[in-house]
Amino acid sequence: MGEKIKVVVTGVSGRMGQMLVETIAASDRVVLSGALERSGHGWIGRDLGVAMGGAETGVIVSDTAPAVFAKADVVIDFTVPAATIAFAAAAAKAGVAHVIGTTGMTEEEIAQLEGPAQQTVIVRAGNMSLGVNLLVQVTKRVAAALDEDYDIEIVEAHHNRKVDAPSGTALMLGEAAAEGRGVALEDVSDRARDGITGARERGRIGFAAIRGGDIVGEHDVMFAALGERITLRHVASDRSVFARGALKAALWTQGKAPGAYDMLDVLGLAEQ
Ligand SMILES: NC(=O)C1=CN([C@@H]2O[C@H](COP(=O)(O)OP(=O)(O)OC[C@H]3O[C@@H](n4cnc5c(N)ncnc54)[C@H](OP(=O)(O)O)[C@@H]3O)[C@@H](O)[C@H]2O)C=CC1
Ligand SMILES: O=C(O)C1=N[C@H](C(=O)O)C[C@H](O)C1
Repeated sequence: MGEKIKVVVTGVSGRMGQMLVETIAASDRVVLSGALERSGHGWIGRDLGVAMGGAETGVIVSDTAPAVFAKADVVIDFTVPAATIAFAAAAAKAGVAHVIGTTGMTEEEIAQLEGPAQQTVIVRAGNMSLGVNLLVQVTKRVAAALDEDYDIEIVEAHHNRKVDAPSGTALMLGEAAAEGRGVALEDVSDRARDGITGARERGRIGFAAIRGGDIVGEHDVMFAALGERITLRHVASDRSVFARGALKAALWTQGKAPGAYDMLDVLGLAEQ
């Protein structure tokens, strides 16, 4: 067994941050070398294990990315768009790979990752699970096989703390459906319906978002026509599926050339 890959987790007190810490602790291929939270957070300066309610780990939670990145091989980042952009610049400067799970980024924010991706490896995906990434490929193929007699609707459900809609996964599935149909998603997407909307327009791709309780993440892609309906569904029942995917991505980055990649690259599902 070679040396362990040194991983930093950002947003370490968050739902995904804590799940990542547990997943890293259970792995014999990676080690947690640093943990970041936003300035002013109550965990800054504390031992991470103790802050999480367990035993000491020797990792002190910090708000200073450059110093923490300097001692790492890869950063795993599930935070908020503004923080992710700042982390991308710092990771590129430090020469460490950056695995991004953060969703809700605008096109302008995504464009700000292009510079850092010229200097380091960036893997970004709205969903790190194998199942969803397979569903992306299947959605593209089904959309390519069916014509516009089949109305495409994407329905997602998440917990009541989620701040962005549609989910990153729903947008990935929408992009795949649009690509399968040979259209640009931005030209055909219907993201809000309220009041007298008029009848559904042929060829549109609709999105609907449900928020409630502790739902981890559920996505349906519906192809509805006269007399029949196909529904492709993914249900995540445990956040560990995203953390394991992120760890797989972190390991995959090692030795790769700088560039912008996604989970299809990591999982070997990208079409040539
Ligand atoms: N790609 C995927 O597979 C998945 C993606 N996600 C996405 O990951 C993101 C996080 O989700 P989740 O863990 O549920 O959200 P949480 O709100 O639980 O966690 C986000 C964490 O980031 C922290 N944070 C905010 N700003 C900074 C900063 N500048 N520096 C360091 N930390 C910061 C927050 O701190 P504070 O709360 O104090 O502000 C919080 O602890 C979301 O965009 C979500 O959609 C989630 C699951 C899977
Ligand atoms: O915020 C979440 O929780 C999740 N976010 C991702 C998304 O926006 O699709 C992935 C997963 O569904 C959980």
